[in-house]
Amino acid sequence: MAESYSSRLWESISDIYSAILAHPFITGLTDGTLPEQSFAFYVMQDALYLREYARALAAVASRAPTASAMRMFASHAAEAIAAELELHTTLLGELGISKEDAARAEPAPTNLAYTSYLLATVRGGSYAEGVGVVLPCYWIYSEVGKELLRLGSPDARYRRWIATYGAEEYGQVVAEVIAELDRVSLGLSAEENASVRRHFRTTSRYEWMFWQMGYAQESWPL
Ligand SMILES: Cc1ncc(CN)c(N)n1
Repeated sequence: MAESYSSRLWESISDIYSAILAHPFITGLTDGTLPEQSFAFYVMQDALYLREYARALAAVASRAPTASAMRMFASHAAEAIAAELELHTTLLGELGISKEDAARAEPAPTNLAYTSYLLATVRGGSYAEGVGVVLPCYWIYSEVGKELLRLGSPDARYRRWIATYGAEEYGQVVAEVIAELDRVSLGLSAEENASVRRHFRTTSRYEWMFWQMGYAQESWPL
């Protein structure tokens, strides 16, 4: 049987995925060496990221060609993100970060660059490009979550984070989006196919960069 569009897309980022699994943020979640401050910084930035990501999903929903795809992306914008934000609120409390401190945080350079790229693509590109650009956020976390679930963690907070993304329910959500990309891929021109692949690779790179941003507690130089 011919390999699916999505399988080939995943293979095209195998170098990035390997680099993600080897990143000290990720290895530190399972061996417990990730500094708490790096994790707290990441969680705070991710809460900001998810607000913009929800906007991106709502934009993809508004351009979906079928009612079922529109419902899927709209419900992810509302519900999947709400579940993740709830996890962040709990984690921030456990990390001793007040709501006021969290509200004062501004997006770090990588966060702003990633969300700006997402929003520009979903607003200016085709529906297929929109699906391709939002997919790494779903897919990479699900794969990382499953991998880390196998390895475990000595830290209860890190275990909770891992359990969210390694969960079967999260995997099912991701599988629906992958299936939608495979459906949409059937009607792509060569040019549009190249754009989808480019966007998918770019946001996969941003996923690596987002962990690096958290690890280094990246700040604006000026
Ligand atoms: C940056 C980022 N990428 C992906 C996810 C998982 N939805 C997330 N919470 N944050």
